[in-house]
Amino acid sequence: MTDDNLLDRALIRLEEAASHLQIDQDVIEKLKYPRETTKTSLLIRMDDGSRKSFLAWRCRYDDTRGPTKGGIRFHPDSTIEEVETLAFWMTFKCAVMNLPYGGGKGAVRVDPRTLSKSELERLSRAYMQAFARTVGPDRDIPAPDVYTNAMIMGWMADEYNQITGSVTPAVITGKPIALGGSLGRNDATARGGFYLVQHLAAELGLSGSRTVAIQGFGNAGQYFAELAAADGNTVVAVSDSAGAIYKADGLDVTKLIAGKNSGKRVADLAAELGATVISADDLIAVEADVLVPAALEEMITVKNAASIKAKVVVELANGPVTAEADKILTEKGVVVLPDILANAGGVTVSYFEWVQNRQGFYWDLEEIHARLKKMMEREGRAVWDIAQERKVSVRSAAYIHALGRLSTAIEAHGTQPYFVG
Ligand SMILES: NC(=O)c1ccc[n+]([C@@H]2O[C@H](COP(=O)([O-])OP(=O)(O)OC[C@H]3O[C@@H](n4cnc5c(N)ncnc54)[C@H](O)[C@@H]3O)[C@@H](O)[C@H]2O)c1
Repeated sequence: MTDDNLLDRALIRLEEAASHLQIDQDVIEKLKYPRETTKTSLLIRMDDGSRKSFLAWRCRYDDTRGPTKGGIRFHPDSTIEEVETLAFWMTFKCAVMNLPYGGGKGAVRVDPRTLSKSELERLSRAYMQAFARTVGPDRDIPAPDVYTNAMIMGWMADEYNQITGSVTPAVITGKPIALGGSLGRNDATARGGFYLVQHLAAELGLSGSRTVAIQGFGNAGQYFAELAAADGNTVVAVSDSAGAIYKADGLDVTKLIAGKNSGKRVADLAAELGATVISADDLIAVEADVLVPAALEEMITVKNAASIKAKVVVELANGPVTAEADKILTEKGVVVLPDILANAGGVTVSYFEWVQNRQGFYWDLEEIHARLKKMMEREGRAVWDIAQERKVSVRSAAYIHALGRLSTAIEAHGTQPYFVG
């Protein structure tokens, strides 16, 4: 995460997709750089009266297809490169799903676990004060990401409303239901990935009950475990930042989630669940049909990709597999359902939230699930078909699918910069 070349490495995927399409070089040039990234320092009062500052960013990577959309991450290792790379991925994710959005992302370099609740609220409000002119329901729409949640989105929405003297719920998504949040947002990322796997199960050789290993047991990982177990699959291994546990005949997911929610780490639950403690690194090498990276970027690299035994990798995390590791997995015949498709359920339900906020009419959970399923299946099928027709990986197909939409939109904007330049 701290490597300066994360964006350069992400752009390899853009160049690769472009090589399959007849695209104007200007389009590629435009997509290689963010439209704008704002950096600031948030100075907040700590509970003991001292003052402390935290670096913060907001990137609007590309807004050709609509207002920029992307989460805000609170993490001690966040960097500008990470923010811009995540915003680049959001640009492609929104295009894959045909959402009327461009891509954005934000972050604060902070370990939120070291802050009290009131310090966290002051920091969240300070973020919105700093970026109130960057965001907006028709400009840039944030959402939660790693170590941010509905409560933080609620504080930020409230701050925006105070600054603008309006009530504008559509400025931010992933809000508490009481403030205009959507039903079904909590598990949307996992559910979208789950619908995708179900839809392509036959093509992926996954008919019948499957075994699943999940790296990262936070929001995305826990909900995926729950959905997979409820569907008759066996969750054999899970990990968090402190370690991993394995049980060949399946972990009790309900107990696991309850234990995690009580503040324990997964390794602390091994005895209670009759599981074996393994190292976090060993999780990706366990015997399982499906491996679900749901932690952070670049966890599967040249160093460990060869050890993967799963048939299918479902990228709920953003960028968990490096380009070099991708090649190894392709050679091994492992199918990777890529992040910009597999974890797009989150931004899709965020889009539903924004639509509901703007129309002032709210859908029930059934309608949210039905709409999400339809969109995951429609775009998942389109991507799968491109992969088969062009004999490329599913990741390349997803980029080709997105880049086709982006280039059509960029070209449709015309050549205005040529005249003003
Ligand atoms: N939540 C969403 O709606 C959403 C949407 C799209 C993509 N994502 C992506 O999914 C990933 C996870 O997001 P989340 O919202 O679930 O975050 P989260 O903070 O709820 O969970 C992250 C989990 O990863 C674990 N982790 C950290 N380092 C690890 C390591 N080295 N090994 C194993 N586990 C490790 C943490 O302990 C935590 O359990 C991120 O890449 C995020 O960008 C999330």
